[in-house]
Amino acid sequence: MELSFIIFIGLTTLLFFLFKFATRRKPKRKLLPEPWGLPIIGHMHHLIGTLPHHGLTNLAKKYGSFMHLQLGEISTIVVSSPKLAKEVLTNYDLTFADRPKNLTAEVVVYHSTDIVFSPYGEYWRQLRKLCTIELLSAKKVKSFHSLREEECWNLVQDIRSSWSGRPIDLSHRIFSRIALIVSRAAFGEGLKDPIVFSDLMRKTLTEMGGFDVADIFPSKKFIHHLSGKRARLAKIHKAVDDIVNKVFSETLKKQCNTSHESFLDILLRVKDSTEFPLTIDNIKAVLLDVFAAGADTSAATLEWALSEVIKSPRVMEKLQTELRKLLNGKRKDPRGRHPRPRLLKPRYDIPKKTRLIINAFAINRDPEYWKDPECFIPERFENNPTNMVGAEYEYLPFGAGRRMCPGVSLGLANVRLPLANILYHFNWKLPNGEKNEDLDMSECFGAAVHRKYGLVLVPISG
Ligand code: HEM
Repeated sequence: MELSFIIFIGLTTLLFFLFKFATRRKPKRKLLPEPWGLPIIGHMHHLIGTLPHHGLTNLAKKYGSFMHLQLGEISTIVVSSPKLAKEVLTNYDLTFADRPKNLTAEVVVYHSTDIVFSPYGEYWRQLRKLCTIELLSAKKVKSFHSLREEECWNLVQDIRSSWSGRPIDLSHRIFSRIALIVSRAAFGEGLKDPIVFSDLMRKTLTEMGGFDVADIFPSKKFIHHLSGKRARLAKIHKAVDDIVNKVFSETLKKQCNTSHESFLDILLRVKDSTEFPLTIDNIKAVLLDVFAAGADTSAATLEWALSEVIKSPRVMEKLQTELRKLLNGKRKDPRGRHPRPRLLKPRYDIPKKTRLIINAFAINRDPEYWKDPECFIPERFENNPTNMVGAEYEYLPFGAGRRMCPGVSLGLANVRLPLANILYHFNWKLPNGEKNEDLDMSECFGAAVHRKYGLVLVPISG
């Protein structure tokens, strides 16, 4: 985004001065507060050089928790308070349940026929129903338990085998292991290199960020080509499609074991049913969601949860003592909690074509609802029945309303077990004698927010 964007801004600013006196527009009636804007790019320059969720949060501090932004061609409303999020997501959920067109989803995700990007309507409803009764049902999530245990055990062995007092890149190990767990749930044993596939999905998610030139000028097709985005996306799509085609042909040759159905087995089984007729491309799109929406989010949540725990020796010691007392030599699935949300996917429309962004990052830190919002205090959830949607919408790690995440149970299960294993079996310290409290928490942006620098730590005996 950066270089092409800076050139683009330079050109538009120049154009602005050239056309400033030639074209005079009548001032528009501003219905909502907004920052000062430039012609063509609107308010986009306010988000340059900052991560979008921080940029939007800073703007909200100045212009309020209900503000308007013109991002290129896109008129956008940004909601940054629990109260307004509740209002919008309960009273106007239907109005906002649609998704805007997204170039990445169009090119990579089979013309947006997945769950995340399909428009609100019958097809989307059918996919959500399929999630509820088949793919992401409690029974199905439970059926993956032994798979999760096996992969967690492999993760522990993997860390043990590299146990030499030297630092290890825990982020890399977490991402690989979550990719394996998700790959086995999605494709059975069919995907030969889950890490490569997962990397492709990560690239896709980075392209999906939604704030680069091609995204804010959806109607200007030449920009999609000039910026190189369309070509990049086509390349990713080809690589993804080749891999998925191989898995499909292998799977179709085999007799499916119905007691251990993967998501692919299930989708092939229901493909021709009259209730859920799906094309092969529809199935591929849904499986990409499982990776894109299911793996990256879980891995990022796990990575941030661990970062917070490690940065706070008090919490780490408390958690480890609890875990070790509770498990007493056994391996089980204890709970961990501190998901790391960001911006919920844009939805539309009031007035027509206006997008809505719920800034969950700002909402989950609203000082009116949270004491010391920037501090990691897991005890704030003790004896407090805050659900995955806070009663006042002050806690939205999985979104809310019709478009809320359908993978909550699977996501939590995929985060909790590895987190517990990593903390149960090992103690952790920072390399080079650095204090745990000094752990760098810089972020970088994709569809999920990741650590900017990998979590490099030294495992010590637990
Ligand atoms: C800790 C892990 C996870 C987190 C934090 C998370 C979070 C979210 C969030 C914030 C949304 C957007 C809701 C909105 O736009 O209002 C979402 C949507 C979605 N998530 Fe998750 N998710 C996780 C795991 C999963 C898993 C494991 C799956 C499936 C295998 C999944 C599938 C989806 C899908 C398909 C959507 C789009 C729903 C729709 O548009 O109808 N997620 N998730």
